[in-house]
Amino acid sequence: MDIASLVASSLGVADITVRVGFGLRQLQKSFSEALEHVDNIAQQTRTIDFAIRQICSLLEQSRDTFPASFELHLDESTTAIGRVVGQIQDHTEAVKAKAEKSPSKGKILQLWHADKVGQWEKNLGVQIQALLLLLEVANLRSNVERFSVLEQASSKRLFERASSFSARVGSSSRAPASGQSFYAETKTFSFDPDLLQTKVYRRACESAWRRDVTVNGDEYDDNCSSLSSRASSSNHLAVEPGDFIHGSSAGVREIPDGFPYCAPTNSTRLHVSGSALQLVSEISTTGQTQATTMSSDTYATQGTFATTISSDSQPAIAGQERSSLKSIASSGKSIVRVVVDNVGSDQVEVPVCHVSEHYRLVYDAIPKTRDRILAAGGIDPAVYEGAMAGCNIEASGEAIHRFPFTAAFLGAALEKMEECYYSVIEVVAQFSPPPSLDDSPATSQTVARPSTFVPHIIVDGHSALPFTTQAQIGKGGFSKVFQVKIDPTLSQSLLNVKTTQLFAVKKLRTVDEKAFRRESDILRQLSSRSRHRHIINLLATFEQRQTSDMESMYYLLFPLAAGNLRDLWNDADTVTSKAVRDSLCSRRDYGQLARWMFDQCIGLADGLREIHTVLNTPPDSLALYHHRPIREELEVEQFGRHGDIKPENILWFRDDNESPGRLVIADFGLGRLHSSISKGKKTKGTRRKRIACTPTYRAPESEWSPTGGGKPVSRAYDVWSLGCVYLEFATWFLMGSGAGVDEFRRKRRKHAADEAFFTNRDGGEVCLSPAVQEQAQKLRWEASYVDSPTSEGLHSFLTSVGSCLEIDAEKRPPAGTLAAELQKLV
Ligand SMILES: Nc1ncnc2c1ncn2[C@@H]1O[C@H](COP(=O)(O)OP(=O)(O)OP(=O)(O)O)[C@@H](O)[C@H]1O
Repeated sequence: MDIASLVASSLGVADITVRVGFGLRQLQKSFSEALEHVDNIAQQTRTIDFAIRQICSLLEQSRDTFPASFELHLDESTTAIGRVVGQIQDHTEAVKAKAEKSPSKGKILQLWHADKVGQWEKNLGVQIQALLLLLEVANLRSNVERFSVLEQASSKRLFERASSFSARVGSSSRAPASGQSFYAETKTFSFDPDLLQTKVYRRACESAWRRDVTVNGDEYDDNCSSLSSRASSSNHLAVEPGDFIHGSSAGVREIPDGFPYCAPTNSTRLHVSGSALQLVSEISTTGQTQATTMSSDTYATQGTFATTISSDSQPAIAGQERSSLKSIASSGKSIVRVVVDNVGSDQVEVPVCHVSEHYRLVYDAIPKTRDRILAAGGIDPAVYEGAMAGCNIEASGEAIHRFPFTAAFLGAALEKMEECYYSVIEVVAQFSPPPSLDDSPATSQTVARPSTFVPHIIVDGHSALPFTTQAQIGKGGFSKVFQVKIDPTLSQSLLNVKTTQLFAVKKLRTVDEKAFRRESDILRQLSSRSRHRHIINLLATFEQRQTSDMESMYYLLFPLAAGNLRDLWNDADTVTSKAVRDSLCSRRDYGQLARWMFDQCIGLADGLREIHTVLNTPPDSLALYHHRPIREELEVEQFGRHGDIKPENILWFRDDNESPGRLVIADFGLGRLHSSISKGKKTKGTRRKRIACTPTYRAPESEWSPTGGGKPVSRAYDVWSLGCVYLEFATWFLMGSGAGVDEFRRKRRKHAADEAFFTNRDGGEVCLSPAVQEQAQKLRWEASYVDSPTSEGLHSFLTSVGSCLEIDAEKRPPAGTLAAELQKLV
């Protein structure tokens, strides 16, 4: 790679952007996506820093021979720089495109980003210079000559600047021991107050803080001297009871949230007393010293703390797997950084580098580590009620495999470290308050859940998916559904289900990530609230990266249903259990079956209410899950909706053999972003043009409005579709499948080719299909032959169905009102 051209292209980026730097922190929230971009870039630069460190330390270690890995590291750095430059360019382009889309915010956005990009370029420039110097050094004939250049004051200054840059953007590498390399001699903390808001920068600050404390602590502050000796011994936490750690920073005025990313004041101390951690910030104003103390309680519930655990022991390697791990370790990529973003619910994917094939090894010990983290934070693991939220395991700033974090992960990573596969594990843990049960909207259909974890598992093209397919059980326009058995590791450690259990996997036909997110996001959002008995439960998602291109195949894992509502209507005779067959097929006990039908209809309406009340704002967990949230799409509408309610998308679960089972709303493929889809755009990767929804159950406003033209899909649209399903349900109940449901469909076809429940009069006006009016009358007549009180219940039910099938969308009841109305039936 031609460094000079990289420098040139990096400077070229500078010209594109206008640089005006001023405080726009209040816009921080709305621009969080952009920050993610910056964070991604920051991740890359750690590779450069790592390589430079390695080179320096290799040169120190072998003064007489030219280390073979020198060139490798140089290559790595060069590639990383190229990647960063590319990312900055992509980033700038993306910002420009966004600014064009939203002219009002655009200018500010562009300026703000220009400022950020400017900072990156400046820092990157230093890295490039450092690397150029190293390239020069590499070309010298002997190490004696090389050292004469490296020892020059100007070289040292350059590396010091690169080093301070590394403190700004973070490093996952272990710093060489004090005195081993000038590169490690960072003595002060200096934090950029603006950048301090970004996740990676905060981590970086924390990392820098920790490095100084653990490696150069004795040079830094008298009180730290005891630390440095302890920190270098294996598996030792950086801080111990009685320790004081001092940091200083100029020009930062306020205390940001989340220790230890603090150090905004002239002096910040971490005091460890007994088993409690205490942050003391001293703010010096007009000669007076003001002390702000964060108590260990605050710390335990909201704070963050960090530990560095390092192992210098030699590995005891056995077996092929271990030796392959060892070779990973010796390849210079053995440093793994473990970041626990939250000790909350088991929530977020875990990126792992270079350990993808070994994830089983790393699965089992999470509780141990969780306890260890909690104990280090002065919290009794036995009484702490918060769950673990997230974890990243990274090596060299790169992530090729992601795992959902369960406590097992961290623990096993620690074990690996003890076996010396990883030489350093840095742990940053943040504690969230234990979940309050009062927060969850408890309805009869929801159950409180301590954990809302929906893992997203990425496997590369070479690796097998963690399930074995048994048979195809369903097919939709956009997917195939298979019955599967899942890998025992996954079922035990991750999903907490029986290994013998069967599941359904929905394989999307599309490779479009947005289509995947459209379906999984709304399900994740629903999961993060409460688990509804009548909404499908997403257990996990899988992404299989193709080796040939950048695309992925997507899979969604669900509990296995007995069939869908249409199957239930058609195939009730095939149901094996006598009790179910009696109630479903011969319909001898109308009262019992009617009660079941009403219960299910109430549940479905309540499920729809739940979907409709999901705000289109991703929870924090989603923000963590997605590196790049699809903001444009999230702005489309404020509330969630389904968009394709029909019998095929209502699944039938037989919870036990005695009851007819439970109906559950599924298939959120058209959920939430429906209005953008209904414009009929062909999205990348889809094989056929997506239609708005199944035509039969579509609401009249989809093709008509008083002002002409189709209205966007609203929540009332779903209520119409549900009304159609209810009417068919009542038809099946009173008249059976063939003579009832099928006949009703044939009659609708006479008025609308797509068997819709509405039709167009000659004048073009939309009205209820005459077949529907006739069917409603017929059902009332049939219902009057049923024993009381079922008969009255059925009449009331048909009245509620009528309210759903109002042509005017505004007259239809909201799903919650409908559920409450139906509740009166039972
Ligand atoms: N969890 C499950 N258990 C059993 N069968 C299922 C499950 N999920 C889906 N199916 C079956 O697969 C069929 C297709 O699934 P789904 O409707 O989710 O796919 P789709 O491609 O989104 O379909 P559509 O064309 O309606 O958009 C369902 O009608 C159902 O019969």
